[in-house]
Amino acid sequence: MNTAQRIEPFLSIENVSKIYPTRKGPFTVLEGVNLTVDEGEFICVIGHSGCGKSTLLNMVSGFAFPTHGEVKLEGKPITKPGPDRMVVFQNYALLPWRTAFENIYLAVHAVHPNKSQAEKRAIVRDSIAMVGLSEAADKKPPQMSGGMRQRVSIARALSIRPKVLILDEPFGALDAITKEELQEELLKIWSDNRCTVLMITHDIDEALFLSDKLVMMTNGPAAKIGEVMEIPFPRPRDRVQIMEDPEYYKLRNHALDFLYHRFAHDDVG
Ligand SMILES: Nc1ncnc2c1ncn2[C@@H]1O[C@H](COP(=O)(O)OP(=O)(O)OP(=O)(O)O)[C@@H](O)[C@H]1O
Repeated sequence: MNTAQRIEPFLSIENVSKIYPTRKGPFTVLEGVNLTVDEGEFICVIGHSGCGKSTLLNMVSGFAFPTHGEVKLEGKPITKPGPDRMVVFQNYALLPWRTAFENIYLAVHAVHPNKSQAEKRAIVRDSIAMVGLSEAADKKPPQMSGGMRQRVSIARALSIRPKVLILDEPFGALDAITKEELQEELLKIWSDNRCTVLMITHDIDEALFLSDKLVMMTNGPAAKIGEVMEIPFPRPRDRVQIMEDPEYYKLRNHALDFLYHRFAHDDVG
């Protein structure tokens, strides 16, 4: 093959296995995982609890490393966390004694220490406006609702302008209405910014509404990617419209069958 003609995928997970040493001996969480992601794609990852979804995305964020195989971004192996890959967690991970503005400012300052204070403040203001929280910029996390806290976490991640936004079950703790609002906002932010998104969810409807591809993982130990389902609905997406599409139920049933029949878990339905 002519190597000069080979085009590297934007993000690639190549034959990755992860083995944790435990007191009972080596524990293989993931085995032979392969995935390529195009720039700007929105990927959701679904699978039963404990199958290794966070472990997989931690190897993209650079908090964990494969035992075998490689994870590469733009052709370069990921060796550590970096501002090109920002993570949003379910529990927000905000400093409770700092305001929303300050929480985001600290992140911007950590990545751009040489920018002027005025520039950094402008970035923070833009990021807060992006998630519709300008009015609450001076509130501290304990004075905010869960939805507001998650908006701040998303704004903080986006303020760094990452190439890859990694979301680990970001809406899992929110009520249904707030969750739908934040899904809509996330889609808008993604279509305005076009960063690549990798998001763990337990919610098939959320994945069908948001993603271009749904990565379905088999059960652990030694979990792998069982199937990658393309989600073909045109964008911008309208929740009501896609739920009226018969294709929606075909895809939904396929994913449900994967999770609850083909790879049913002992402790779920
Ligand atoms: N540092 C570690 N040492 C040993 N085992 C670990 C370690 N981190 C995770 N595990 C185990 O690896 C498996 C996968 O964990 P992981 O958190 O990646 O799963 P998950 O699919 O994200 O789960 P959930 O949906 O419940 O968040 C679990 O059995 C977990 O106990």
